[in-house]
Amino acid sequence: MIGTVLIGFAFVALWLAIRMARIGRREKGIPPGPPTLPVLGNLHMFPKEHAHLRLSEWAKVYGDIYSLKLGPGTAIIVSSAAAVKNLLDKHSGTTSDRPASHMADDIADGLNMVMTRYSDTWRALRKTAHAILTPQQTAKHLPIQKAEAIQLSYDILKDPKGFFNHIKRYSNSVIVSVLYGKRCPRYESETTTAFFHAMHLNQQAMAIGRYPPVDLLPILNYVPARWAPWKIAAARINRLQKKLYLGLLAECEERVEKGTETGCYMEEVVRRREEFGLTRVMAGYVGGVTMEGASDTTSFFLQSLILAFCAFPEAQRKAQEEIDRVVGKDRMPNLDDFVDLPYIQAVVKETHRFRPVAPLAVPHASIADEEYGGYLVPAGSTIFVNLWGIFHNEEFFERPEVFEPDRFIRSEFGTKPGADDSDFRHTLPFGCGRRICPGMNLANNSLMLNSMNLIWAFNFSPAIDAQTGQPIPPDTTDYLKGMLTGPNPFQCTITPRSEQRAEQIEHAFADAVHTFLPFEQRLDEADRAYVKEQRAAFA
Ligand code: HEM
Repeated sequence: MIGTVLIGFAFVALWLAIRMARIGRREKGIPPGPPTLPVLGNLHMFPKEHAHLRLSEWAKVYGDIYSLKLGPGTAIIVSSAAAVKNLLDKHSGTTSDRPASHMADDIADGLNMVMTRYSDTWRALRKTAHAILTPQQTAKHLPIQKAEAIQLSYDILKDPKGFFNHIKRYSNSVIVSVLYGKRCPRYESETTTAFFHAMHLNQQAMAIGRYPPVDLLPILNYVPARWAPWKIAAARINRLQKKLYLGLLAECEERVEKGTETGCYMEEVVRRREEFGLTRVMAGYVGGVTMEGASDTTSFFLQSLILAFCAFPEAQRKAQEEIDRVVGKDRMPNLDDFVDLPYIQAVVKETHRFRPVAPLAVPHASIADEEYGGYLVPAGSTIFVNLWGIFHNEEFFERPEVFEPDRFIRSEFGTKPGADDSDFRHTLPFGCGRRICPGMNLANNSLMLNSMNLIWAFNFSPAIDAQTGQPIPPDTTDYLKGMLTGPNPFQCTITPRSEQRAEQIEHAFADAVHTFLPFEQRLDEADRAYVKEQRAAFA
């Protein structure tokens, strides 16, 4: 009897050992990739920081589609426009899921549209975002976007050293204004501070390696909250987000009820909440997550543009020459000018290429087996869209580490002669398939308006070392860690291009007051005092 039990145990142990040994091993038919270790697969080598750089190095070895085994799971890395088109755009019905993220779900009750699985909840959130972010709806908000862009130039004129935070304020105030009908006139405004605080904690909590990998070891979910620091962090961020997002929603609800609407996006969401199939908390998160999606992205782009101008003065010179020729010095640029500024259009495209804000987009996941390039992409794979690898591939882009807008003058997608660019599209920096960025119309208006204003108004050059008197060479590789990335704060010399241009910015800012006023009805005391003092200067 004992012998039979022992033999039984031996068989079970052997079976378990065989199963364990298979974990981490690359299955037959899936794309190639770096050698694996038992159980871990490639987990031990997955980069914790700036993952796009290492993933792009591996793309040179293993091709435009390769795999990494992350324990029992599979990650597929897609590094060509052709693979994005064929796997993610054309088959978006099966490749638009997101990988499971317990942390994201705990933080936002599973209601963060960016991270939500491909589900009815996501569909309801996404449908709402689509309805409010159409080109027509977005056009309605141009006046406040334009006025905020003028304030950005004004803020930089008055305080060039603080340009980094002025840009952050701009991007946050635009989205808070269009969503909630209330602006943030200074970086220290309560909404801006509360928002960036919660966002910063969120980014920290989501960083790879910060907390134990609950998604790989779901058993960790059973650890009681008092011994699980990740649960404590998630609960704290959840409280902060709800306070902010539902508080801002409540202001819109009140206006809708009293008939004192401002015409902002979230008032429409309040009115049509049932039609969109949203609970009140879902409506709060539509607004909050749209604010998250809009704030860092826009500011990272503009900060990268300034850094590129410091490092590549020839591009700046050509852009200034063009805007002087087309717009002249007697007025600030308008959105309508953009179509007549091919070099500045190329500057915007080159900034997206040179330093994509989301170098790996946001990871997708597959819900059914797919096939690409003769390889199997198994259901349940995480799919990394390697935008960095696509835009820095030397087979397509000459000297990819050089900021050279002219490449987009020479060819539509900036690719080198002979390269087949038939699978490229200009919206690639905004992702793909059904998950493509729903905010790109609003984003594009911000990028166009501010690129033109900054080029028209200022000279950007490297900061001068106070001790040596020499320029400090800009470091175009010193970037933040994270899914979204922009330059770490850097010093830069910013001067107005002429006294006349400085005066025009002041006049434009004074004129913008009429556009600002409807968005300043609910400012708190401190913001009111700030605005009053700021305007006293030109009263
Ligand atoms: C420079 C500006 C921007 C860039 C480069 C950018 C880029 C991206 C990328 C790459 C994605 C992931 C797409 C994918 O998974 O394939 C994304 C998603 C998203 N973006 Fe943007 N974005 C920008 C601005 C904005 C703005 C202004 C908003 C809001 C008004 C916004 C809201 C969102 C949302 C809500 C998602 C999640 C969509 C979903 O998962 O269904 N983004 N964005």
